[in-house]
Amino acid sequence: MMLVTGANGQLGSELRNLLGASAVYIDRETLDISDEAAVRNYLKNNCFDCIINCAAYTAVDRAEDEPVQANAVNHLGSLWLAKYGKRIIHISTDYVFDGTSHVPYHEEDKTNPLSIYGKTKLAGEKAVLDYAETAVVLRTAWVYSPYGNNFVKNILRMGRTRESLRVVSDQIGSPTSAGDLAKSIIEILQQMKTGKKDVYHFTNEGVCSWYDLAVAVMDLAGLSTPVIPIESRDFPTKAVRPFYSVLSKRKIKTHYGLGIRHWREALGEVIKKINDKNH
Ligand SMILES: NC(=O)C1=CN([C@@H]2O[C@H](COP(=O)(O)OP(=O)(O)OC[C@H]3O[C@@H](n4cnc5c(N)ncnc54)[C@H](OP(=O)(O)O)[C@@H]3O)[C@@H](O)[C@H]2O)C=CC1
Ligand SMILES: Cc1cn([C@H]2C[C@H](O)[C@@H](COP(=O)(O)OP(=O)(O)O[C@H]3O[C@@H](C)C(=O)[C@@H](O)[C@H]3O)O2)c(=O)[nH]c1=O
Repeated sequence: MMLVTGANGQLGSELRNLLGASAVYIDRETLDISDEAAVRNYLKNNCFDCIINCAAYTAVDRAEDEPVQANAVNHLGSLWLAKYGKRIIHISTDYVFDGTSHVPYHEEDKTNPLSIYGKTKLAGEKAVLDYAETAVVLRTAWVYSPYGNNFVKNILRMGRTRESLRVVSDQIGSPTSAGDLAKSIIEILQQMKTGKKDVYHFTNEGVCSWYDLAVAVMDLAGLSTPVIPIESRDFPTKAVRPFYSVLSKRKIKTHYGLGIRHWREALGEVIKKINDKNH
């Protein structure tokens, strides 16, 4: 039996769709992962083959004002799960990199997070690798889905209500469907080797800017709201984001034999699901 934390979030919801009755799904109400005693007791009383840790503090800008809270979840929560759970798939982020590269980041490349969110996620990765007996740390990026809060849903909403949108075109990355990410996790689960601890990257194929992504969202949703490309300095945010955070997927494709589709194909499918849900 698997344990999925953060079960009501984007990735947790997609995992529930795929894993069904073969996992137990918990959110903060059942178990606050930042509470060491609660995690220890819960994992002492319930035995799981593997924990898939999708719980996280993901509000990137708010984390700048709440570093303690973000650290409690992203760093310490991950540590407790790894320490008391032993076998874990832990999700991390492209924001552990500073974005100064011009070629896709490999797993062993130097990290240098620019934001509190990125720093606390990096601390979580390290804790998982230190404390778990068996671990896969899976970094991903720019995740969206029909569930929860994400850039794609925000852009869709704004596209329907505003006359035009302004979106940064100087931050480059790879959008990732939470559903495709969930499928890659199932593949990893089936092949995980006891006693091994390793880091992998997974996103959908292809690269784009947030502006390109917003344009694609409008296009695929059949909306004609103009999207205006702007520079990051014209869209000030509390947290600094990397200008370039493309992740190389060579390792996960080689080790796990994954086939990964282009972000635009995945996006079309998700936008259709979001529209079907709204009608
Ligand atoms: N979203 C993205 O673009 C990206 C996400 N990631 C990583 O992928 C993983 C999944 O992200 P995603 O599904 O988008 O995240 P979501 O924000 O959609 O879901 C996270 C879930 O974690 C729960 N949670 C927060 N704090 C706690 C806590 N103390 N104890 C238990 N549960 C808690 C939240 O519950 P509540 O709603 O009650 O707060 C929420 O349901 C995370 O590790 C994230 O860092 C990586 C790259 C990109
Ligand atoms: C909504 C909006 C955002 N932006 C900019 C702000 C920012 O620089 C960029 C991305 O916007 P967001 O703040 O929605 O996305 P952000 O919260 O930074 O997304 C990140 O979330 C965390 C959890 C991750 O791990 C990352 O991989 C990444 O997905 O787009 C615009 O230019 N115009 C807009 O209308």
